[in-house]
Amino acid sequence: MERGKRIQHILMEVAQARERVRQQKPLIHEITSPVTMNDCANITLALGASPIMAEEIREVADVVKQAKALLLNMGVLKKERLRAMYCAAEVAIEQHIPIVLDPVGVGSTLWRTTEIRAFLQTIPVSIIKGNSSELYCLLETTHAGTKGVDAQDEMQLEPSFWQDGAAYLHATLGVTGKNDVVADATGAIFLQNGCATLPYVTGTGCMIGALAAAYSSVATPFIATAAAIMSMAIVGEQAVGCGPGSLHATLCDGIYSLDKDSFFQYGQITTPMKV
Ligand SMILES: Nc1ncnc2c1ncn2[C@@H]1O[C@H](COP(=O)(O)OP(=O)(O)OP(=O)(O)O)[C@@H](O)[C@H]1O
Ligand SMILES: Cc1ncsc1CCO
Repeated sequence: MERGKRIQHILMEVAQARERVRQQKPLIHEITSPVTMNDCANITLALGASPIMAEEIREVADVVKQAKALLLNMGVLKKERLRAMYCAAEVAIEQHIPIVLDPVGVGSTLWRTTEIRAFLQTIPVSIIKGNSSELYCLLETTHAGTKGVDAQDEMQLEPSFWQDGAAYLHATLGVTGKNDVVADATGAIFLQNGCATLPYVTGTGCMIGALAAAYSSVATPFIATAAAIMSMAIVGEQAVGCGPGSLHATLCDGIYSLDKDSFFQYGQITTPMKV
């Protein structure tokens, strides 16, 4: 498809996904870190979906059976929660519902890196959403490279690197940072919205994961990932001038008000000349 037409087509599908979430109010099962559990629940509600947070191993299977998508956020990872994630993921696979993985902080310690890599070798996920340091770590062989949970200096990697990475991991990748990228095995796009204050609010990436899970219940993994990143980045851009505290609240208000026209009006997508 010609590049301009492809971008219009993506914007149209993203806009449709936004409408569908409002109409269908899908139930989304989210297992997240305690740092951002409340943020993920609220942003899911603001989008128009319905979150349920459950991580007790004796009930996760029953919760997944009712859900339309599963979010697994590996922040503050611990053994018990990881066991619950395996259990939830196995049921999600049986139920044919999409799994979104947020490998928070992968690369920061050997234990976390080993566990997250092992998880990905066992569980097929639809979407992996992470900052550029986290996703780079999943595609290299050493575990060093991520400091804490935030992206390090912006990585200028070719889109073909992420496209090959998506093929290798058998998932759509949502790579966030100053320049956001969405890639699957067939291609990659750049998303150019955002604001420099977003990294000063913890959990903006985690909330993108929650949005991706909600969108994935009504759209393809590629469109769901693009919709999630664009939603957060457009709303962040419109909140320019806010400090971190007011930005946090404004993001939730912005997602609530975001409608299909916002994507056509403000969405900045580019496609590489050659992937
Ligand atoms: N320097 C920047 N300029 C503009 N937008 C940015 C910048 N850095 C990040 N963003 C935006 O912030 C959002 C979150 O991305 P980021 O990579 O900071 O997530 P994260 O590190 O996973 O967050 P967290 O771990 O706190 O949940 C994205 O929408 C991205 O576009
Ligand atoms: C700060 C922090 N530490 C573990 S998870 C988390 C939230 C951002 O991912």
